[in-house]
Amino acid sequence: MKWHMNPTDMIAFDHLTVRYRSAECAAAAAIADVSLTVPQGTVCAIIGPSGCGKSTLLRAVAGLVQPESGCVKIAGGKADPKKYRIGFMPQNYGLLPWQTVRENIVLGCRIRHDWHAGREEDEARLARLMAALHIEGLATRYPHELSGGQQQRVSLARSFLLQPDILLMDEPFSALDAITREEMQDVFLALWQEQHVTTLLVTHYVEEALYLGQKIALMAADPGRIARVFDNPLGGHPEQRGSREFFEMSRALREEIRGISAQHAGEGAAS
Ligand SMILES: Nc1ncnc2c1ncn2[C@@H]1O[C@H](COP(=O)(O)OP(=O)(O)OP(=O)(O)O)[C@@H](O)[C@H]1O
Repeated sequence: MKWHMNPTDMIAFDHLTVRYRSAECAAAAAIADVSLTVPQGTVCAIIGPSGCGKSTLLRAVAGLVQPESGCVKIAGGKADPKKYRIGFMPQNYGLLPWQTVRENIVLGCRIRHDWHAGREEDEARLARLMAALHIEGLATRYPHELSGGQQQRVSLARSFLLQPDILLMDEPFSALDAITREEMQDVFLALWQEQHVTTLLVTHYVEEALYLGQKIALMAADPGRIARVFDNPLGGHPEQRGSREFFEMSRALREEIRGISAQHAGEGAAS
C-alpha cells in the first residue's frame, strides 16, 4: 500500500510492525504493516476487536515498545518521547493510590520539572483546570475516596495540565456508566477545544468514536492491522450528537465493523 505523509501530520505510523518477544519464543506480530496518519490538532479514534493491537499502537507512540520494522514519526521526525510531551491515559486511570488528587494531577509536570508549587502562574493553571473539571473540592482526597467519574476527571486534569503535544487515551471512559461516560466525553471535548491536542483515542464504542474522532481507524486482528480509515466530519461537534446524520453514520460504521469481522472469520475458516 502506498503511504503518504502530509506536512500537517503530527503522528505517522509508517508500515509499523511490532512483535512482543518472551524468553521462550517470539510471538506472532501484535501489529503488522500499520500505516496511519493523524493530522496536527485532531482526534483519531481507533476501534477494533480485543487483542488486535490498539494499545500496542499507543505504546509505540510513547516509545514503550520498539518496532520490528517500519517506524512512528512525530511531526515528521523520529518519535522521541523526550522531545515531545506525551500524555498517556491508561485504562485504569493511572492514579497513584498513595498520592492525593492534587499530587496526582501535578505528577506529569513534576516529572518534567515543569511544576513549581506556590508559583502563581502554575497554581492558577491548576486551579482553573480543577474548576473546569469540577474537582476543586477534592484536592486533598486519595483516589480510593473518589468515584470512577471523579478519578477519570483527575486523570484528565493530569493530562491537560501537562499541555501535551500528543494525548494517548486507552479506552478512557469504558469503565464508566453510560451517562457518566457521555458527561466525560463532553468534559474531554471542552478541554480539547481549548488546547487542540493531537489525540489517539482507543475505544470500543462506535458512538464515542463518531462523537470525538475526526478520523476513525477500524482495525482487524491476526495480525493486528488497519482495515479501514474514515474521515468523520461529525467528530468534535457536540451539536451533531443525536442528529440524523450521526445516527446514519453510526449505522454505517457498525455495518463496516460487522463486514470486517465476517471477513476475518472467513479468513480463519480458510486457513
Ligand atoms: N507484553 C506483551 N507480551 C506478549 N504479548 C503481548 C504483550 N502485550 C500485548 N501482547 C499481545 O499483543 C497483541 C495485541 O495486544 P494489545 O494489548 O495491543 O491489543 P488491544 O487491541 O489493545 O486489546 P484489548 O482491546 O483487549 O485491550 C495481543 O495478541 C496480545 O496478547
